[in-house]
Parts: sequence; C-alpha cells; structure tokens
Amino acid sequence: MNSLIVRNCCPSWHPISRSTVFRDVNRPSLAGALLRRASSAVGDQQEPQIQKTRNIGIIAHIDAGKTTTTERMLYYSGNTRRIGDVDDGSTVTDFLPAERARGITIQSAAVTFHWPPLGTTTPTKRELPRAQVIHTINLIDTPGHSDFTFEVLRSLRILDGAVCILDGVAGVEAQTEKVWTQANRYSIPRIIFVNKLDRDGATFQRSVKEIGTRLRGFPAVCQIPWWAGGKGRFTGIGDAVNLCGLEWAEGGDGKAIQTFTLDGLVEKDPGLREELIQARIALVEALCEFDEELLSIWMDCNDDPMQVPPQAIRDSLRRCIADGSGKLIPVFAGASFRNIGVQPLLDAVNDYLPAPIERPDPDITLGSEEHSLSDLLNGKILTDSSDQKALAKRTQSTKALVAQIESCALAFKVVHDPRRGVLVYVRVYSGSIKKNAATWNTNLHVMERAQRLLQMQASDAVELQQICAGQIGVIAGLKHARTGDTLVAWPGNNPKSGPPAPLNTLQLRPIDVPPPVFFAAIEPNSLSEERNVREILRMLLREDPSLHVDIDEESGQILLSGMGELHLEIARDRLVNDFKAKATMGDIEISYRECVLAASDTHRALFDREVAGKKGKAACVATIEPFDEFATPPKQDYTVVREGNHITLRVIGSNASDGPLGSSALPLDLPLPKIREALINGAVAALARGPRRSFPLHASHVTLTVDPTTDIFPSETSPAAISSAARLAVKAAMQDVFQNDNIGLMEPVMNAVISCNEGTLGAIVHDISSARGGHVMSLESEGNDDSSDLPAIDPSRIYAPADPFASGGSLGTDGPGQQRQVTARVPLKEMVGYLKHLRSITGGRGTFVMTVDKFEKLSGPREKAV
Ligand SMILES: Nc1nc2c(ncn2[C@@H]2O[C@H](COP(=O)(O)OP(=O)(O)OP(=O)(O)O)[C@@H](O)[C@H]2O)c(=O)[nH]1
Repeated sequence: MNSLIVRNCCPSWHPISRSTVFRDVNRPSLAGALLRRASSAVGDQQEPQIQKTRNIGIIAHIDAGKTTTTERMLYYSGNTRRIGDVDDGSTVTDFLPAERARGITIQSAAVTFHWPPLGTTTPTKRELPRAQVIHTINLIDTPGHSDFTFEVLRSLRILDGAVCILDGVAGVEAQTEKVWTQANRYSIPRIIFVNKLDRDGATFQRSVKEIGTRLRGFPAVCQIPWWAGGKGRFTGIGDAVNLCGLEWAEGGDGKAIQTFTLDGLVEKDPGLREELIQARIALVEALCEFDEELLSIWMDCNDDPMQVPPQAIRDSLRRCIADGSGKLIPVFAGASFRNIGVQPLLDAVNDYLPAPIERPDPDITLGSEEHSLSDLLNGKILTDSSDQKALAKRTQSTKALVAQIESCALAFKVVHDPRRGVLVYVRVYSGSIKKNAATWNTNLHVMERAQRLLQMQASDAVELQQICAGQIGVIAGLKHARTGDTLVAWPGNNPKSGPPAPLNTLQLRPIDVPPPVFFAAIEPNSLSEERNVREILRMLLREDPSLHVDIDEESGQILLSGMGELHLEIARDRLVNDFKAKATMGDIEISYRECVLAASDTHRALFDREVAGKKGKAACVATIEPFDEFATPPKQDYTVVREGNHITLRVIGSNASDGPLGSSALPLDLPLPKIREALINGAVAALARGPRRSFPLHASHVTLTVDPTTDIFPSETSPAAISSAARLAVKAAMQDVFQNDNIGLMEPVMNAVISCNEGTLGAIVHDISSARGGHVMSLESEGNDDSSDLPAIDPSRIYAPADPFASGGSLGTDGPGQQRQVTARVPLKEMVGYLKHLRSITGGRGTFVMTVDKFEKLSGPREKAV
C-alpha cells in the first residue's frame, strides 16, 4: 500500500515533486514599493521576511468554530502544548473571562505563530512550495455575533487575507454573508473552510453550492470530505490539488495522518479515488475559466487535468484570489473539533493568501481629504495648487516634512492585560516603529513613547526592538492610544508638538462608528467609588470605541451606550468582574434621540468662573436648527459632523486664507485649531442630553460664533473656558426650542435581514408588518440578492461531491424547503427579543441580522409609548 505516516511536522504529506518550480506571482504594487523602501532602511533581510508573513483573520458566523480552529492552529504550530477547548473554557484566544464563560469570542485576539513550526528542517531553497517554507502568521480571531460587527470591521481593515469558516450543518448563514460583504469592501483575498463535517446533518455539497449562490463567488473545491467507506465516519479529506487522500487517526491530537496517493486509494477507498478525479477535473476547469496562464498549461498537458502539476494549480489559485474580489473561492474541508483538516488549512494560508507586500496601498485621510498612503509618502499630495510658485514651494516643504515620518501604524486593538498592563496592537504600514520612538497620535493629538515593543505568541510575549512595515505587534505602556487611532512615529525637532498640519491629522483607513442604540445607567456603589468607575470606563472605551459614555456634569449620572444588548452585558461583565468596579448597571434600554423641529433664537453665553483655582473666562454665541441636508454651508464656514449632528464654527476674522493657525487677532497660546476643538467639545457635551427626555440630540445643526474681540479675554481664556461657554450657549439654544414645544423624539429603525425557509415566509412577513410595524422591503430567494456586484451563479454549474447522508435540503430549487430572505425596516423597539420569537415560528431554523438604518421621528401614539 502506498501510504505514509506523518507526525507533527511540516506538511510533507504532500506528494509534491521537489523539482516543481516555485513561481513568484507577486504583482508589483505601490504599497510593495513602499515596503521595499522601508525594508531596505531596516536591513536587507527584511524583504524575504515580509514575503513570508501572513496577516490573516478568521471570519464567520457565530459558533462556526473559529476559536476551535484557532486553538488547533496554535497547537500544531508548536505555540501551545495542549489543545484549548471552547467548551471547557481553556482557550488561548478567548481570553476574557466573559468570553470563556459564554464560549464566544468578543474581542478580536491577535496571536503570532509559525507554520510550518519553527525548527522544522526544510532546505531553504527558493523552489520549495510556500507550504514547506516557515512563514510567520499573525492571526486575528474575530467575533461572530452581530453586536460585535464593528469589532470585525475594525479587524478586517488590517488584514491581508482571511479564512472564512462555515458550519457544515448550517452552511452559509446570514452573518457569514454580512462579514463576507464587509471583506469585499476591503478587497481581502479569502479562502473557505467548511468545518464540523463530523456532525450529523453536515452537508458539504449544500455548503459549497451556497457559497456560489449566496456569496456569489465560484467555489473552487480544493478538498472533498472523506467519509470512511463512503458512508461511515468523517475520517479525512481528499486533496484535489495534490491528488491524495489524507486520513486522520481516530481520537488523538490529529498529528497522525496517513497519506494515500491515487494508486494507494485503489485498495483503500476506490469511491474516494473516483470522486477525487472528478474533483481535480472540476477544479482545473474552474480555474481555467478565470486564469489564462493555467489554461495554457492545461493545453500543454494535452487537455488532461490530471497531468497539470500541483504547483501550477497552487499558483493559479493564488493569482485568482489575489484581487480580493471574491469571484473565485478556494474551498477546504474539515472538522477542527475532531482535529481533522487544520494542517492542510495552514498550508493553504501560506500557499494562497497574500504577503503584506502584495496588498494594495491603504487609504488615508488628511484633514477632510482622502488619499493613499504611498501618494503621501511619495510627496504627491498637496501639489494640486493652481499657483505654480506656491506649488513648487509647497511640494518642497511637503517632501521634506514627509521624509521625517519614520513610520505610520494603526492601533487596531487595545487590551488590558492583567499582567502586562495596557497592550496596544498595531499594524505598521510604513517604515518601522523602533523601541522608544516618539509616536504622535493623530486622533488625540498627543505624543507617547513606544517604550516596549512585543510580539504576542499565545500567552507569551517576545520583546522586539522594532516593528516593521507589514508586521503586527504590540506597544506596551501607552497611556492614551485607543482602538482605531493612527500613530505616526515622528522624531521631528520637537516631537511633543507632533508633525505640522495637515500631517498631524493623518488617519489610516478610518471607519465610521455606527451610533449606539442601547444604553444603561451605571451607578457607582458610593460617591468615593465614582472616580474609580469613571477611570475604568475610560479604559473600556479605549478598548472599544463603539461604546459611549455620557456623564451629566450637573447630576453626575453616568450612561453607557452600545450597539446591542449583549454588547452592554459584556461591558458590564468587564466593568464589574474583570476590572472589579464597585458599581451596578441599570436596565438596558433603547437609546432614543431628540431632535429640534424649529430654529432657536441666538443665545450668547459668558462663562466666568474659577475652575480648580484657575480663573476661566470666555464667551460665544449659539443657534440650533433642524439639519437641512440640502443646504450648502457658506465656504468660509468650518463644519464637522459629530454623533449625527452638524456643528458649524465661525471665528470672526479667521478664515482659510489666514493659514493653519488662524487670525492674528487670536492670542498666541490659542491658535484656531485649539479654539475649534474646544468649541466642538463644548457643543458635543451639550448635545449629549436633550432638554425633553435627556436623550442625545440627533439631526440638529448647531452654529457657534466666537468674536475674538469680545469673547476672548487675554490671560483668562483657556480651551476649557471656551468649551464651557459653548456648552452653556448650546444648552440655552436647546432650552429655547424646548420652551416653544419644538423638540421631537426619534427612534432607531433597523435594517433586518431574516433567513427562513419558504414554508415559514408567510408567518414571518405577517408578523413583521402587522405585529411589529415594520416595512418589508424585499423577499428574495437566497442567492438572488441583487445588491451584490458579482453576477448570480447557477448552482448546476458548481461541482461538489454528493453527500452520503443528503436529506434533500434546498439547493436553490423552488419548493417548501427553499431558503428565502426577508429584508425589512423595523423599529428597534419591536425587535427586542425577536430571535426567540423567530426561532419559535421557524422551528429553530430562522436566523436574522440587523444593523441600524437610521433614526426616524416618532409620531403620535409611538411617541406617547416611549
Ligand atoms: N462537532 C463539532 N463541533 C465543533 C467543531 N468545531 C467547533 N465545534 C463546536 O462548536 C461550538 C462553537 O465553537 P467555537 O470555536 O467557539 O466557535 P466560534 O466561531 O469561535 O464562536 P464565536 O466565538 O462565538 O463566534 C463549540 O461547542 C465547539 O466545540 C467541529 O469541527 N465539530
């Protein structure tokens, strides 16, 4: 028999001919050029290392098995000594007690490991397939629950590739589609792992077809499930690329794998052999439709798919997914819980997902303008001026300034580690962050030193001297940086003041934080605890910027708001159990909004008080009116959008032509940007509580005017005093509108996508439209959703092996089993507890996801019910 036992090591189970040529498919990219430039600055060794780095995420529907798979990856890579188990709460990546208790992932965790494991002896020949060369994998485990979608989005933007895990019983689920669409937005190359094939009711065939119909990418089946004797236990996989069967020993830790070539399968399992041949033919044919290079190789092989070399197929798969469009999707099979299929999946990560150097240039914003990072670093930005002289001068100065940027990085996650303190996870996009570098936080406008640099390997941390472009690492000990902040290493003459405008506003891949829709009051157990509770909340907000804290200055009441009920429950657990805050959280309620229905009069407020022993005096004028989306603001005005409100600032005598610091009428210690920031802070604080029911204001337009000659007082006006004046003036304007009975209430209206089968469709539609006051927007057969950019795929064109236990489920044909998708707009209030109801009317099979569509004004009876 042609077989071989492989134990815990590099994937030499592949019958790969050593003579196959390793073809480099890297396409040149601007970002690549930047990384190369950065690499040469940090040493010649850098580029090969970058080529062997994978920054990947695991994305999927809740409970698909992301954490279970990650734990196996850590174990096989030698990072952990035993396999962590979600069900007994011993995993490495779900490390928050709240995560372990619920068995779900809440915070994305980033771990670094090597595959094949360090110490694997492979000759360092260039010709070796990637899977046999040791790669550094930075893996981000992301949460699957829809309350944490924002967390997923935040992680997605720093990924170069992703493994999407499907539950082989449930197939493509609503949340899978949602995350898949988000990954499309960032053009992330992806592969799919159909997991849980050991479970009763698992169907590989239906899952593959659903990949085509619901995710609209053509499934390229690289592996097929191996059920012992065709109908028995799920025992391994058939590998259509390398033409072999891999059988895992029953029980054990999954390191003992037997490999059978096609010849070996004649005796072992002829049925699998036949299917494997079909799979290889289908795979080569599918690839040839997308990739001309493989087409010509196939023709050179006398049109025989069996003769096409595995390496040519691997190269082709890599090329086909490189653009991240998701038009072709490599599909793998396994059951991580049974330790089946994880090592070949790791090979696939090395083989098919891109290195950082192959990814497109990241987007940035500078002030309100959007650019790409390489354009900035190449000095191409700020050169669009019409005045040639000014242009030449500006280009020169910009280039000189940009050359001083040592590194740009994105803090994608902040974690409070009980042993190591606050850890800020960063992805470096250019240059390298060196130990002790001065880093300018462009969101908070503060400078912090990167005193310790670490790389997290399971629960161990390795000290680093620098984190280079393309890498993910941790900065320990930062006091301010929050999740989502951009850090610019800026040695400058005076690093404390950071780079000059507009470089000091540089934001990498900014994302919009959706508005929170639930809130709860936080009550410290005693007055003396209040400070501590506030401090802990500040830490929670650094970790998770989709939480909001609002503290009413007058009553001292603390309100915590978030994206969903679970989101707030977890925040409470973190607050009380992890951070040991002595506080209680009140009931979770829907966060309504207030809105102004008519314009206020003009209100001037003078703040004149001693604060902390220092005199503060400032004044300003405010008006508030409903936001008119069709009005175009005057050009000289400076308008920002905060929490759904527009805030326009006018500082008399200061306009764009006065330069970045504003009018000479302003005191030296109060340049225009500082005044603006103070005014915005004051307005935001006032708008956080409406005059009618203390809900935040929404869709309002505030205008604040400061006349330096009458509102700013030499030596007495501080930014804090300006903020207070702005707060008082906006409050007065809101009070004015309230007294005229012109404050309305708004409620969050959700966009809900409900998946069910044809038989329960009628009941769901009736329930949504009559009992819940929702509007059904569309009824689609799953896969016929026209919102996707990719064309629909005919399931009959998709190859997938027949399932031995097929129950005749829906494969896109009409009938009571057909999957349908209801899209509806429904007030959030009516959706509280909906999952339970949906489960009861669909016999447990219905699922739904929802996101905030917008806030809508409440009318008569609905308003009274609040
Ligand atoms: N039978 C079987 N069960 C599995 C498999 N993989 C995971 N599970 C189980 O499925 C459940 C969910 O697994 P997790 O790994 O926590 O799933 P997850 O995707 O990380 O879930 P979230 O973190 O909540 O998004 C656990 O009870 C696992 O033991 C598998 O291959 N087969």
